[in-house]
Amino acid sequence: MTSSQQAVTAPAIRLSGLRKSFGHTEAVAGVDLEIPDGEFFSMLGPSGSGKTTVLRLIAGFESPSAGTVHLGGTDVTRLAPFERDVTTVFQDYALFPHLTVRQNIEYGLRVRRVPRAERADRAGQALHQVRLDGYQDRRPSELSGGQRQRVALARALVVRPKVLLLDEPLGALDLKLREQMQVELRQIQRSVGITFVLVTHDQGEALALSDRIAVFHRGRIEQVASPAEVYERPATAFVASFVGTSNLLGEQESRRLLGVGGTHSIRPERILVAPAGTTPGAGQHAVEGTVTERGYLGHSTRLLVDLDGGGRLTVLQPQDAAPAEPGSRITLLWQRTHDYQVSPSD
Ligand SMILES: Nc1ncnc2c1ncn2[C@@H]1O[C@H](COP(=O)(O)OP(=O)(O)OP(=O)(O)O)[C@@H](O)[C@H]1O
Repeated sequence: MTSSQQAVTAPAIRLSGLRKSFGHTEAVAGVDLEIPDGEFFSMLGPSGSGKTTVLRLIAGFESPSAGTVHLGGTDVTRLAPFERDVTTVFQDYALFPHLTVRQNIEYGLRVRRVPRAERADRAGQALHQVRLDGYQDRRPSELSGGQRQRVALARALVVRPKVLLLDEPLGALDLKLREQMQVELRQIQRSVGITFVLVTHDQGEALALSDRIAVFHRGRIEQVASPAEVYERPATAFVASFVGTSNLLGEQESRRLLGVGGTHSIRPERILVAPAGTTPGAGQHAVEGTVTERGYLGHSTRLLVDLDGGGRLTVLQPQDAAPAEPGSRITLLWQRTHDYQVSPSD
């Protein structure tokens, strides 16, 4: 293959057999991953699962104990961060407090010795991309949290990297602003068209923003798939419980309730509540039980139901469903296609 063909067909990022140990801690325990050009990709997982370390390995802030990092088909494993065509946006923004917004944005271009006129031009464009026209002469202390985050984004975009790495970029923002910035982040990614890789421990954020998600657990990826697939078809018990809420049925419960072995996941909103003694329709499972708790969640009601013969299921009922009071006897029904077999996680 020629180098120009390679540039066309190679993924933006390819990680092969990637490992990283810090002393006795294996932070990254064998990661293989390909991220195509132009994708909004999220690395999701609990604290300590290794996602930040993978991001730092892509950026070049860490070097792997084993494995390789390819960017656009080129092996960059041994290259320094400034030799890689990526930029990183950190949670704490890392803006220079004594520089104006425009000087902050131009900083990366100055370092790269871009001429003054072009610098001004590109900084203006980047400000426009993040909807901060008119703010160029302010200092970071004169901006809100969301505006500072947008300056940090503009500063990263202005150098026109192939890949933008985002390390919990919205972590410092309150919930409302965070949701607003999620929408903006997605819009900015669409308009610039480059690959975004977002590290987050917030499953709602990963589901709402991403083309695809990698779910990390103990230094490994348990599943890489679209948000809908990760939610509807979790590959492992860990993914089922970390992304959204799930009822997990172990081997014995699966045998008793479903008549098959293995571990199964059922989403609480897939379970219907019917009067006690209801016979299941075609393709449905039915179990009898007693409501033990009922909690109002605004958009829905959560029921905890103790099953006859042992075990408990969580059910989410829409607000317009007939109320089921604690102590009442009910039948729970769900389509057989909605109990989904998952691999057990350690
Ligand atoms: N520089 C370091 N020195 C020693 N141990 C480290 C270092 N960086 C990370 N670790 C360890 O590696 C593991 C993975 O850390 P990492 O930061 O990648 O996880 P994470 O999923 O990003 O978590 P968080 O969301 O809390 O940042 C953790 O056990 C962490 O303590």
